[in-house]
Amino acid sequence: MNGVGILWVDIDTQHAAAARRLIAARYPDWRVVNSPTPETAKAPLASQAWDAVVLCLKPSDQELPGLLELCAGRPVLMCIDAAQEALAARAFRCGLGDYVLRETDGAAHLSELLNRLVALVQGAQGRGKPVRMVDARIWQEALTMLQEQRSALQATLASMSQGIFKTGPDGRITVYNERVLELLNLPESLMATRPTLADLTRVQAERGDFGEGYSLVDRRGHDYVAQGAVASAPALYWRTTRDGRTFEVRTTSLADGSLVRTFADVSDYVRVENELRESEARFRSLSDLSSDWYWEHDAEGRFVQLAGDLSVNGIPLSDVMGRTRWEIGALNMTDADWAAHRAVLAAHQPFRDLELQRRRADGSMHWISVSGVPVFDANGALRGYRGVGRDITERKQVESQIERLAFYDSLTGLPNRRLLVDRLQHATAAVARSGTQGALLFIDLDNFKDLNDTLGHDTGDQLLLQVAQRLKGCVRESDTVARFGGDEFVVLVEGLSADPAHASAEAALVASHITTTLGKPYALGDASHHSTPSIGIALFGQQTVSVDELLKHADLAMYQAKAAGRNTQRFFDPDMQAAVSNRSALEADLRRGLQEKELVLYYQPVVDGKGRLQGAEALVRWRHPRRGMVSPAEFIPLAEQTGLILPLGQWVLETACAQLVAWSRSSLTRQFFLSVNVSVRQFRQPDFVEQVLGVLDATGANPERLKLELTESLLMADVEDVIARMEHLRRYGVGFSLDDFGTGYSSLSYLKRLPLDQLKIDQGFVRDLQTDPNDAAIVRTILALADSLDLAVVAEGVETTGQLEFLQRYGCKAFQGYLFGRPMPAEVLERALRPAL
Ligand SMILES: Nc1nc2c(ncn2[C@@H]2O[C@H](COP(=O)(O)O[C@H]3[C@@H](O)[C@H](n4cnc5c(=O)[nH]c(N)nc54)O[C@@H]3COP(=O)(O)O)[C@@H](O)[C@H]2O)c(=O)[nH]1
Repeated sequence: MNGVGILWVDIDTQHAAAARRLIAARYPDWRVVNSPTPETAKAPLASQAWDAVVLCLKPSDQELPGLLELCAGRPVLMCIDAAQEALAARAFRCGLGDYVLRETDGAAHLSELLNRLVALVQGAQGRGKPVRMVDARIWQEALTMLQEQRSALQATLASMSQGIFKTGPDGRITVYNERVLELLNLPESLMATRPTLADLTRVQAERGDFGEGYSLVDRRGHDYVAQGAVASAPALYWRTTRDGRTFEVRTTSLADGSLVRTFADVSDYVRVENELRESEARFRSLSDLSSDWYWEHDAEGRFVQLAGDLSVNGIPLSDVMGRTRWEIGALNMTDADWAAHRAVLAAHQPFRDLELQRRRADGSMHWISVSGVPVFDANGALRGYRGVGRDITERKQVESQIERLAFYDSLTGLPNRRLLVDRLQHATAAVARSGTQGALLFIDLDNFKDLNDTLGHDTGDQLLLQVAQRLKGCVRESDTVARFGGDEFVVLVEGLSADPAHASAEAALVASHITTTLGKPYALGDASHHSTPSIGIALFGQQTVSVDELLKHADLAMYQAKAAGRNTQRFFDPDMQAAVSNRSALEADLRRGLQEKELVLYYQPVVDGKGRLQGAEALVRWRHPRRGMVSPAEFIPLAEQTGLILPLGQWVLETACAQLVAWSRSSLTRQFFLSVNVSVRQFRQPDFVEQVLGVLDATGANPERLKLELTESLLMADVEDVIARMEHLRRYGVGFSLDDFGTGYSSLSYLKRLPLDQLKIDQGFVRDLQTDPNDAAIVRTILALADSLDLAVVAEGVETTGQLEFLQRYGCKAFQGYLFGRPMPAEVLERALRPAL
């Protein structure tokens, strides 16, 4: 290549001189003209032919087109800084010339520059690769495109959340974004030096970015980083910064030996993943430890996932997966229940504590409780449900046990008061709606207390159990039989006729059936027992009566049945209410009267056939401050029901004994006996014997002058105990008289064994003995019986001489009645007797 002319435009005179020296050494015949600036180059360019122009300048993007225009289509070789490479390389690769990168220090690149210059000149001269001459217009277009692409690239890089850099084939970083500087905490100045990956790694290692022993780089990237990033990079590794952030480092190697590396801050992802892992671990350990299980079903309700302890279910997994809950079924769920549950699912609502009862494969029953929440996908569409299940069999058993205890009587298993009240509330509402009527039957067993007290609670319980069974058999399945406690039962009958009269008849029929059924003998152990019920009936229908009132009405009616002689039934009527109100007022009044010492004892004479006084019966009276003298017929039954008979009886006994002592002081009255009435309740007191003996002891009364009058009802139960007590007192001289004889139930075999002194013929037989042959026959029989048993007889209620003569004719020797004297105060009795004596 001879006579080649080169125009060398170079602002750096030393660089230009070095180039000249190199060219002179290799191509001594080349003509090289230096021009320090584009301005000074204009003249030689315009006036001379040049084989090539070398531009060693740092033109701005805007200056370049003008500069190339100046070259006027001559081959151009640019020697440029690396920072301008992107611009120049793009343009020159379009065939517009060539370029070399200039070393920042030194002139090592000049040799390469000269090689390329030779190639360029040869190409231009037709020897070698053809070189298109630089055309300013094409250059401008390329430049514009290049600038647009560069702007787009810069915008893209700037907007990336990832950090990115790219190396050239020489391993130096040529492209990077702000984000990578931020993530790796690298200064811009470092990047300006076009560092290699090894340079960057060294800087970071020196700062301790990779941790002790590169511990902050995961095993995939560990060796690569530890060896200074000189080997080929793994495609992916993670590293952690000292402040705890995690980067995902991805490297893509390109064909020309360059590579692209991205840095993504995955700290949030790692944190969430860790939390998720921890939460899953927690969930796993909880579900492993607990008896609960986890489930998922799809949008159609088909089970797709089950985990945890499913053993309690007792249903094989294969029977569950792919099926819906309602296909599996539950014993406690009706079609309506399932429809309600499916409506909740269709509305995408959460549900809690859906309780299902199922039968296990082994036949045992179990309960589960299920709760669930809907699961949606990113678009808000239902993916299905997930939730937990729990075995609640034990809880259900406890609940039903509690319910049994709370609502059922533990002895008979019948509903108790609480449950009856609840059912009664429903019943009153139901009859009001339907226009029908209902009835409440309050049932009390007659003399149950006596049985209980005498034969013991176990026997009492046996009777109650049998009564409960019989009652259930007396009513329909839909009616309710409840036990109210003690010997009280209540039957609730619904669906009676709308017509009150008809409804009453229906209720009466039920009551009669109950009376008959309960009146049949009971087998209690070896013995046969007889019991009767007293039944109070209250009807309910359209009138608004509260449940409490209804119960009170039936209770009152039951008391009426008792008062009417027991073993019978009574309907409630409003007059009863008034009677009861009076009764409770009387009770309070009597309690007060006892305290205020308003009670007094009267004495009714008992005489022999010649009218001579033998003794008297003590009869209590109540000297009421407002009502005057109140008859015991009015308050004794009340005192018996309320228990007031106990203090009252004690007072009577004490007063009577005191009277005996008083009479003992006079020869006129010393031989008198005194009869004292003793109620069943009083006699049944466990310490009755001790009480009597205590009073005798305290007063000093002669026991042989004291006669205790007992009634036949005492003999209905535990006669052995009665006999024992009587014999005990008799050993002290106390006498016994059987009052109202003939009116009750007296077994002759017992009568024979009782340590009695006398029988008292009830005044009911005496009253009509002259007109009623039956009564006359009874009186005669009693007298004959007493004679055969060697018992004395006192006839009560003798009002006429006719009665007296009849009684005397058949052997009666003692008499009591208005014919001889009414009950009177002791002093009146004594005064009245004095003239006769
Ligand atoms: N447990 C106790 N009971 C007692 C006591 N005091 C009385 N009573 C009982 O009260 C009932 C009524 O007694 P009362 O009104 O005193 O009537 C007695 C007599 O007054 C009456 N009587 C006597 N003679 C005649 C007569 O000729 N005609 C007539 N119409 N009535 C007459 O009979 C009653 C005596 O009854 P009884 O006791 O059965 O002998 C009564 O049941 C009393 O028992 C007490 O302290 N404790």
